[in-house]
Amino acid sequence: MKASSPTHAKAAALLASAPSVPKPDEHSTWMMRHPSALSMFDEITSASKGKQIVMFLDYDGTLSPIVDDPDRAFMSDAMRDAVREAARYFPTAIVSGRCRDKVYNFVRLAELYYAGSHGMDIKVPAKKSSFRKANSKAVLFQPASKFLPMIDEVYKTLLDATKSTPGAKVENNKFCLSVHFRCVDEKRWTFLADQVMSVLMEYPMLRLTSGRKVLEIRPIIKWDKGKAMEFLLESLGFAECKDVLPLYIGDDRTDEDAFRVLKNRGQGFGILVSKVPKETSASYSLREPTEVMDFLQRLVEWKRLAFKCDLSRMEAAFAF
Ligand SMILES: O=P(O)(O)OC[C@H]1O[C@H](O[C@H]2O[C@H](CO)[C@@H](O)[C@H](O)[C@H]2O)[C@H](O)[C@@H](O)[C@@H]1O
Repeated sequence: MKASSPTHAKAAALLASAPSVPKPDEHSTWMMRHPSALSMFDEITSASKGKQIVMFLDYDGTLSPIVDDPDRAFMSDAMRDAVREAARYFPTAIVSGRCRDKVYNFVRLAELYYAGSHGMDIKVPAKKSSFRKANSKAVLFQPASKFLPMIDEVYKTLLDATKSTPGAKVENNKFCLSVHFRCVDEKRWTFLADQVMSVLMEYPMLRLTSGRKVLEIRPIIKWDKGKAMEFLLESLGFAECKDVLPLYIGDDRTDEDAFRVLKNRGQGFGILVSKVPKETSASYSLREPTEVMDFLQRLVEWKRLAFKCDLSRMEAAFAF
């Protein structure tokens, strides 16, 4: 592929995802527009008065730190405890680009709801948590199932096409694929993206996007993490509900679809996990997964306290 070809230019644009180092004033201006969810904790909890908080959590870069090997992106036990506790008080869903089984194997909490493959593989078990009605049916929603044979074929082709690039890794996420270049020499990034794009030229029903040092291949259907979040809210019985406050925490471009939905609905808050300023539709920010853990722990403490206060008020009322 020639360096001046249109696909080459597109490859370069896709790879230009790394934000440049911000100037100090740029960072503070950004923080004013997207303040820390920890420092705005009281505002967030006041907005939830009389409402059920529903928690949506991305996995990589949100619950687990970014690491070189995608197969070793484990979450800490402390983070697992924080998510488990949060799920006792708030319906909690994991919304990930990963294949649903794989993200479940990392999280290992059966009481949560899972949406894998960027929301294209949603499973809501029959009645797993106290938040669902006793007679709720299990829901399995896979809007891209007809693409499975195509995705498998492209997976094999990409394995072959990228094997000459040291460090490249192709991950099969069932309804979508990831081509990782975190461990590829930067000089070879454009060549790798060109290779991926040449494969995709044969598949107009698939599209290419980029995330954190990863190229993502997925069906062109109009479905994303935002739609998955809305679908989950509906399945959990919160459709058209005014007394619900969805909180979505994520770090990547694909999470922006969910942030945008919340912004347009004027309901709930998007929280972007990032240390550097990024264009985002999220309301708030957190710097890294450890801050996500702090935020979840504070929410649980706040809810426990509120619960205790309600209980003492009821006891006091009965005493008379
Ligand atoms: O929606 P997510 O749960 O955030 O999934 C997005 C992609 O995450 C994974 O890749 C990212 O994390 C890896 C492990 O830390 C890292 O090596 C890689 O560079 C990141 O892009 C996952 O492996 C991908 O399949 C997901 O699409």
